[in-house]
Amino acid sequence: MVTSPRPDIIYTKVDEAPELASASLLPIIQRFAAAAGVSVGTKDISLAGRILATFPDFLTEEQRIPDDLAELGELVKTPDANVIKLPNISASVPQLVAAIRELQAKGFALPDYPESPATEDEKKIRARYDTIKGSAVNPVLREGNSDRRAAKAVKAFAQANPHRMGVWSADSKTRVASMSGGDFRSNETSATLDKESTASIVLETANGETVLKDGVSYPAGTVVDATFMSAQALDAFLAAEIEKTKAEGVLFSLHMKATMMKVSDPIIFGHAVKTFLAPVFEAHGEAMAELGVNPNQGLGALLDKVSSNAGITAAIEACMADRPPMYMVNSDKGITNLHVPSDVIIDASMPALIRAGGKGWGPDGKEHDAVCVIPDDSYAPVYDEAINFFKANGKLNPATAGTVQNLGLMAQKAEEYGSHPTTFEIPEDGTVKMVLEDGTVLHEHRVEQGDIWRSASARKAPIEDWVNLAIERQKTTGYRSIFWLDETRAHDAELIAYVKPILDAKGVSDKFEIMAPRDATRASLETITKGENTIAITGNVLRDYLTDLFPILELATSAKMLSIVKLMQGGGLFETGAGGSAPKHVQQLHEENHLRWDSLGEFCALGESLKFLADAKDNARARVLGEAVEDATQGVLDNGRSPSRKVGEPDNRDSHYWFARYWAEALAAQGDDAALAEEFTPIAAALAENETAITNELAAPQGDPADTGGYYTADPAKLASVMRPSATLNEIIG
Ligand SMILES: NC(=O)C1=CN([C@@H]2O[C@H](COP(=O)(O)OP(=O)(O)OC[C@H]3O[C@@H](n4cnc5c(N)ncnc54)[C@H](OP(=O)(O)O)[C@@H]3O)[C@@H](O)[C@H]2O)C=CC1
Ligand SMILES: O=C(O)CCC(=O)C(=O)O
Ligand SMILES: [Mg+2]
Repeated sequence: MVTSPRPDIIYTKVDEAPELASASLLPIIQRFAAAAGVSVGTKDISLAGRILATFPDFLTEEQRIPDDLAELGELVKTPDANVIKLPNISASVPQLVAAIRELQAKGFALPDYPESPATEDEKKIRARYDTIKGSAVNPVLREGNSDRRAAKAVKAFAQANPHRMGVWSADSKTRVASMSGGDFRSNETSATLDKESTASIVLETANGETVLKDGVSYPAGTVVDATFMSAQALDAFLAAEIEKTKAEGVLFSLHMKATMMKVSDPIIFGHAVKTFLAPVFEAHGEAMAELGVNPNQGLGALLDKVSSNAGITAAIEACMADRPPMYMVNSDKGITNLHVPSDVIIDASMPALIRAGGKGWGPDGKEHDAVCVIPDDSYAPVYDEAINFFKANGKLNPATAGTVQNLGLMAQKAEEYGSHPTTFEIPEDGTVKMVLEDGTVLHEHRVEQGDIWRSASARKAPIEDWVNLAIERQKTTGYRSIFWLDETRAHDAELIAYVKPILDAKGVSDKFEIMAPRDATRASLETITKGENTIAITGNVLRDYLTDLFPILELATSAKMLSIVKLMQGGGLFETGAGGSAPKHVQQLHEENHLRWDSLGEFCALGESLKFLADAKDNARARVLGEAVEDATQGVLDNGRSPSRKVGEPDNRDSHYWFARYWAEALAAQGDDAALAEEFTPIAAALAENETAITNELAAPQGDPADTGGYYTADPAKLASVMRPSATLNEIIG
């Protein structure tokens, strides 16, 4: 067998809008890179690809595909990694089930997703599917800490062309509601291990001891936390907030991260569904269970399951009529906040609401104030404080606002985002103990049935790397630098015990502040309001939340962010933007053949990846290509070539034409590499001469429905015909 050498750069195959965009952009990238002898290959980390790679035994020989994620997971632990990572779906159960159905309909004999596995076989299949569920890709690839910021050109562009911001009024009724006790924040205990150890997690009850998890192992210096959310406290809180929301006459909304927190958050979401429909569950609970209802999968799946039972559907209608109106995902289609656990994802949803002046869409298709329920109080204060700030000071002005950069502790499954293997819904009242190999009981909690107990950890090497990255960034920029750590929270206190000595040892303690998330939010908003800049040095969850929140306020979207993961073994992972895969954009393309996805994140990542290749492999031509990418990106911004949101106006494909043109022009104009200049001079000329033909050909198909041959997996020929409709451009690109 001949194995081809690994490509210089790996570009990931993903899902939804970014994958549609890749069908148009990647051929351009591959053509331009090839001219400089740089190879760009692909690896499939899409949801559909992950499913097929996990079930080879159900597929024919021809249908089988390799496990690209496993391969990439190894690659990122080597200095050779140079990966451009686009956003991919982190699937909730309804999305996973839909993807399986689509693949089955295409002739892949995959097993159904066993919703309530009974036999051993079903349990095994369920366990295999569960490895694909939720955020199954990012934690595998993120072997480094996170550096997210707006490139200078991008920030300057946003200041010169400020986007529309919703108006905040001082009497807005919008507010954040979170628990005042019984939540993860208040039950947390934390300890730093002085030596390496394995640990087991056991539940002791009146009926004996159950091992929940055995053999977890931690290197010396790991910060290990444990905590739980009380189910009773959660239900009481949700019931009270539903009543209060109704009295306040605003929308009820719930903001969770059911994708990355794939074990805990769907359960919390299920509590909200059950509490919202409490009278229905009281009257018809047994019948609903018999119909296979699982509230954790949302109201959408619930309504499907009970659709044939008129008694239950009538009870649901009556109950909903008596509840506060719900914040809607799609009011035209009647899709509520509680329909699908992954429709409303806190990092994107809260900033969108804050940017809109505290407004969400109601069932009447109009904007209203909303109560934003975020049960756990660990990070809710960030949004609460932001809302208070804008109520008091009015909306942010993107024309004059400074920027908040982020350095996030992320490597090696840091903190809550790595906690799903050690998260449990407690089956019976008792005591959970986390016991080290020498018998030490590290953590101990009294729990009740239904409580959600979890342990999270952060390792020493990533923590030290993160503090050092912060020191470097502060030195390079001189910006106000804040560690978002709360000395009164157990986990944060352990981190502070790492941070302070390192800052002291390096003699830079006076350059850094340490503040609890609420205070840091206020300080950061005050700083950027003055037009100054700040660095938010945060844990993993706030990395995620803040790199949507501030970009959405400053730049209108997090899609334009530079998002670099400095892999701890020396490689580079270049994420594109800080947002997701924009399902709404796919819907628009399918309905009216307009793709509003902005590939600026891809452009920025490509430039960084080429420059990294130049440095790592001493590849001068890669540097020329990378510098030309920066010129091209600047060209797209300066000349307003980003996609429009509206059908009939230039879209994603048009912006790629301009990117290719500016890239070719920059390569033709540069003097560092004569051969490249010579090769790209005629290409640049052809792209310019044929501008009218190309832009007309790109615009022509807009308005009619587009068929890409599938949602989770496209038909390559159909996809190419939709995304590359200009024969003239295709001919020039070759
Ligand atoms: N790195 C990753 O792999 C990530 C993956 N995800 C996954 O993405 C999916 C959707 O997540 P969701 O929370 O809805 O967030 P998204 O970021 O996908 O969408 C929120 C909104 O942001 C805007 N947006 C995002 N990216 C772009 C872009 N490139 N160009 C223009 N607008 C953009 C769109 O606004 P508008 O509709 O107004 O145009 C979009 O509807 C989920 O499956 C989630 O798990 C989420 C975050 C990161
Ligand atoms: O992995 C995911 O599910 C989402 C990741 C995310 O939101 C982020 O990194 O900003
Ligand atoms: Mg995010």
